[in-house]
Amino acid sequence: MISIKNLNVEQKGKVILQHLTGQFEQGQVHGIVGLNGAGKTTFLNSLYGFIKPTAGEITYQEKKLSKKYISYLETSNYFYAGITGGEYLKLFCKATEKHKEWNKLFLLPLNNLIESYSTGMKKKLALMGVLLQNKPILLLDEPFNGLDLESMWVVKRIISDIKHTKTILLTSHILETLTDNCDFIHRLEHKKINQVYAKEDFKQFQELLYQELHEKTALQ
Ligand SMILES: Nc1ncnc2c1ncn2[C@@H]1O[C@H](COP(=O)(O)OP(=O)(O)OP(=O)(O)O)[C@@H](O)[C@H]1O
Repeated sequence: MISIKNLNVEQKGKVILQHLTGQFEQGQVHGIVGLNGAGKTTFLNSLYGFIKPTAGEITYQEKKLSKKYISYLETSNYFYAGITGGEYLKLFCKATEKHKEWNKLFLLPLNNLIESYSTGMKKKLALMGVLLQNKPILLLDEPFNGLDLESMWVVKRIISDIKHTKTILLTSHILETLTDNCDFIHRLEHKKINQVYAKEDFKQFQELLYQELHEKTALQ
């Protein structure tokens, strides 16, 4: 389990997360939802260690969380120029058999240069890289962004196949991808996790969210 106590994070002197507390159990998929700028990416960056919190404690199995346990799919993916998809995957796992196995689902042209890939294909390649690392914690920042319906289905299947041995945190702006894939939805609001919804509360959460949005966007 990942346990977070009173996390404070600042960016250039601005407080982004404050007194954030939460628990993320293994074997569960945890969705993080929040408006643009709520701090979702900052939160994942802090877990991975890209950002040093100004206060608080992050533990995994009761020890300080280390990035050696984590693979992180960032919102934007960066690739070396002039390499093929297959060469990229070899950076994570030398065994090409493993690549081929995953690629039966993703169907990427692994012998082609990555610069010839579409946005969705690059996202799938990055995701394959994350999966090949075979770490116990997966941080997936907007993994469904840019994916077509079929690929979304594939990712959903993969998440559900591997989740029993992993702790998975993912962000998405598409509510259905959260309700379809997650066991819990953590709402990031007012700089902290303000509310946690279990699967049986998702419908109530959805109704509440739509009501709030309706009120917020009603003409004055
Ligand atoms: N490097 C940075 N320097 C200064 N401010 C930053 C930096 N990174 C993020 N922020 C600020 O932190 C806040 C949270 O940003 P973050 O990207 O974590 O939000 P988010 O919930 O992931 O947003 P989105 O849904 O738009 O991706 C924003 O106000 C943003 O401007």
